[in-house]
Amino acid sequence: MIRAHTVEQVRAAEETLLAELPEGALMQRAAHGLAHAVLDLLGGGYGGRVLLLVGSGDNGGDALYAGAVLARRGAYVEAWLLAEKVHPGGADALKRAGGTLRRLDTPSPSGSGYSTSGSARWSSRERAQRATGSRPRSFDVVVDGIVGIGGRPPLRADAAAALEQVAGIPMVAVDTPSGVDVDSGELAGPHVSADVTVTFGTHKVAHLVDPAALHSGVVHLVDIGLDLPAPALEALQPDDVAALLPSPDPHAHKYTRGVVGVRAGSSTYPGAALLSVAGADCGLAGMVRYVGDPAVQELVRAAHPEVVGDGRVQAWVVGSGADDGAKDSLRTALTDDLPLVVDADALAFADLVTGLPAVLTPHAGELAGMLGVDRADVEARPLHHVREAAELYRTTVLLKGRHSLVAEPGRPVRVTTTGTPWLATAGAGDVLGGVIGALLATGLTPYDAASVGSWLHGAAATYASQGGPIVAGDVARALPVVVASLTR
Ligand SMILES: NC(=O)C1=CN([C@@H]2O[C@H](COP(=O)(O)OP(=O)(O)OC[C@H]3O[C@@H](n4cnc5c(N)ncnc54)[C@H](O)[C@@H]3O)[C@@H](O)[C@H]2O)[C@@H](O)CC1
Ligand SMILES: [K+]
Repeated sequence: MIRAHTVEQVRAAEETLLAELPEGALMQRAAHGLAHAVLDLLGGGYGGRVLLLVGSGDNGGDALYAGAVLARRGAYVEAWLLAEKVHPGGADALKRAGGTLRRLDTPSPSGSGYSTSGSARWSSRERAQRATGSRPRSFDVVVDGIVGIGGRPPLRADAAAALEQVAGIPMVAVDTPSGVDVDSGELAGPHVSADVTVTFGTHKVAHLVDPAALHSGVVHLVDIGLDLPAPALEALQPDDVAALLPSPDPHAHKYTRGVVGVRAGSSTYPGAALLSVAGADCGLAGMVRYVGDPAVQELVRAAHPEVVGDGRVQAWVVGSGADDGAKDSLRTALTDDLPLVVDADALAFADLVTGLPAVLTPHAGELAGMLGVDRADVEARPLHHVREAAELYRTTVLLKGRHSLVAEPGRPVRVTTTGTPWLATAGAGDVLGGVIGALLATGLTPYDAASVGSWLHGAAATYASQGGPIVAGDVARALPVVVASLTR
């Protein structure tokens, strides 16, 4: 499991550890982890050219100490100091190791060298340009030590101007990409877009939640020995999914394995029925029932001969392509008093499932409609909105997106990190609803069914895609292969 904690949780854990360790030990752990990640990227230190962007806090301290390690390994290391005061121990260490320090908050007469005097009279951009005695493009990697968990967006003008100077050079962020909101994953103005983020102790929310996650690159976690409480966020890994997946016991029969019922599609949208059933019929449940328009039922039977009609089920999937029939389908399904997936057209009636065991599966536009906000606002603040919806409906909400989020009151939000952009294809959501329904029928809780289903759906898309285009049916067909890869 990947876990992410809030800044407050990290600060509390660090405080405990700091009291136990010799002064500076924690920062040394962080800096060595950072330096080794940069060395990996460079393929060794000798001959490498490294630029450090250094802010006023301990994030800058990490960068400076790591820079000292890199300089001792033979790299040319230059630090642009973005504040009048930077971590003194780190600055001394870099100087002693032969690094070059340039101050960006005050102009130096020569425009190069480490200046300690002068007044800031130039624009941020002029200062950044003037300080670049070495041409920024000649660096192999930039280390972003501007701000970490102590930063509050938006970035200050000097930092933003320095970032403009180094655009296009591979970027390693220290702890978090500077300029993102660490606890919400939201953006506010200029920010670092990292290729790699080296973080310490635990993941932070911004590494997993979009839009900030998109700018974190590959996240490398350095263990610094923090003892942490329950996380704010978690992301299932293959082992976690394998442990949660149902597997048939030796005496299983189709009813004991779980029966999932699908009430989806309509004469206007028969495809939604076929794809919801395709997801439900991935083999995880013992049997699939389809209930709907007779003509659509025929199509379903032709495509999936093993699917049967109405009868007892353990979970329902309702809403996709249901058109005008969504409300009736939902009401009828609710009379069975069973867990259910509420998708697409049925989401307009989500208040009917308030406080019941259900999985609501909106995309950003649908969630915006449910909460009475703009779609753009949901996309800019997905974590905030999915949590709000979970509280409002007192049930499980899966907000679909690049990194889908599963929220339930009182539980860590689960983030799905599997998937491929090729999954943004018509009908993919119908397949997802079906898989989650199948998992509910096998007895998983709505929270586990939603997060495991979302993980499998993303993994199946990646497997089917192999880097190329796919359609929703491909995802459904790949599901058994992905399940097999986890269970054998
Ligand atoms: N506390 C610890 O024990 C450890 C901390 N570590 C590092 O320390 C970092 C936290 O250090 P700090 O608490 O000093 O905080 P940061 O270094 O993250 O940032 C605080 C500083 O940034 C400035 N700042 C805030 N918002 C800004 C903005 N929008 N634009 C430009 N500057 C801004 C503030 O004036 C302040 O001086 C972590 O992210 C991590 O990198 C690591 O060394 C591991 C151990
Ligand atoms: K940073």
